Amino acid sequence: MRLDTKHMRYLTGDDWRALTAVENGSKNHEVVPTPLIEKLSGLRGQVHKNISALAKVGLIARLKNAKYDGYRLTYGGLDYLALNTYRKRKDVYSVGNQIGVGKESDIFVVADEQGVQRVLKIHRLGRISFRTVKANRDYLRNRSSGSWMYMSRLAALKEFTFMTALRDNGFPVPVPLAQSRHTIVMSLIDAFPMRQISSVPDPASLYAELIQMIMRLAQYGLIHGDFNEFNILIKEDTTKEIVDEKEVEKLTLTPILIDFPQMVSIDHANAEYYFDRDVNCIKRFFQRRFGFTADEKGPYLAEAKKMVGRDGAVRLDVSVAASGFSKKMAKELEAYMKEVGVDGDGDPNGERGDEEDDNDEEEEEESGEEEEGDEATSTEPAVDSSDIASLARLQIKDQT
Ligand SMILES: Nc1ncnc2c1ncn2[C@@H]1O[C@H](COP(=O)(O)OP(=O)(O)OP(=O)(O)O)[C@@H](O)[C@H]1O
Repeated sequence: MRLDTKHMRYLTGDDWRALTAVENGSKNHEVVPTPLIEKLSGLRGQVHKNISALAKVGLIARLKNAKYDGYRLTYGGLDYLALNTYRKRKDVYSVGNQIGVGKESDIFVVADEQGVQRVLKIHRLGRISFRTVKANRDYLRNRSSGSWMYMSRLAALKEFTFMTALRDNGFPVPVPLAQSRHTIVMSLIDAFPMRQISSVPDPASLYAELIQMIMRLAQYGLIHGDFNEFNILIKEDTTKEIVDEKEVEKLTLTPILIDFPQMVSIDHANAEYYFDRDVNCIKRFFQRRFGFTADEKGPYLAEAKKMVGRDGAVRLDVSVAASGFSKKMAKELEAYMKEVGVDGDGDPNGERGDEEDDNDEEEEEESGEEEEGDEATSTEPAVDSSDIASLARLQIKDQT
């Protein structure tokens, strides 16, 4: 799903109040009754005008088949509320090109008032599941209709909390800048995903660095759970050195971890499965892509467990629970992801959002609910992001 921000500037203060009222009403109501929107917004009779303005541009949708007349927030509406929060806090000033369509997210380049580019990641859980795992529809139906919105919020909160904890402990991750609802804002990394890189000068040292990162995560009580070429960006830096009185350029490659949807505690019941999968993903990729095979077997979970707490490392699996992403939330998110069949990029049966258009329409058709208001369908780039990734030295594979 794309992000069409062009209606933002035409919304009045009262439209925003009505939209916020629908959001608040959906905490307890699957379909928010019109009188409740009126009450929560404090707008009285004239709220109908605001409601139709919002429905017209697809920020809320009318449900005709419900027992009573009412509205639900669309993903577009939730996007606008998050963007409005960022706008007010001055985290985001303009929205630019879409740079990624993940399985469960959309990624955009945005900019702050000074024109500094950042990344906005919008979590959209449920998009794949509705297309591929029909059997799970009942499970989702029985929950409040906001469940994918709620789960997407949890996913954003999880990502922001872990990114903050990892960053604070010196891990190479983007700088987490802001979080609202189902979205986060982070720094833009000028680098390509490892899956787009066809050769590197020294695969052995890059491999060693990645294995070291897996072990360092273990030191802090964590297993990534989805450690692979999609979730690692390779940053290139050149430095000048004097060798034999001549200046030579030295190339350093730094892996940056950008995504951790399945991060689990090293004490997780399936720790071994996740740990081995992380290690094997990297092994397989290095073998296939760079023709590199490590001499050593492993590492194995038993070795990783010995690392926990070494050199005074704090257990981040424990501390994140205290700093916003609770154990209950972790359980809810994990159960949902399992239920809808999401098991990371390493999942051979998994589909990626960039391989096919998403199919939200199909879900709505089959649900038998007729809704008014079109979803957003076009983007309006405000930021020129053509200079995002410019690598001089590495060979880059086609994006296909
Ligand atoms: N901070 C960032 N800086 C630069 N590019 C980024 C950043 N975050 C994400 N990207 C780009 O967007 C793409 C998708 O990002 P990410 O892996 O976070 O999304 P995702 O929905 O979790 O994807 P998937 O689940 O399919 O791996 C990345 O491959 C990368 O090219």
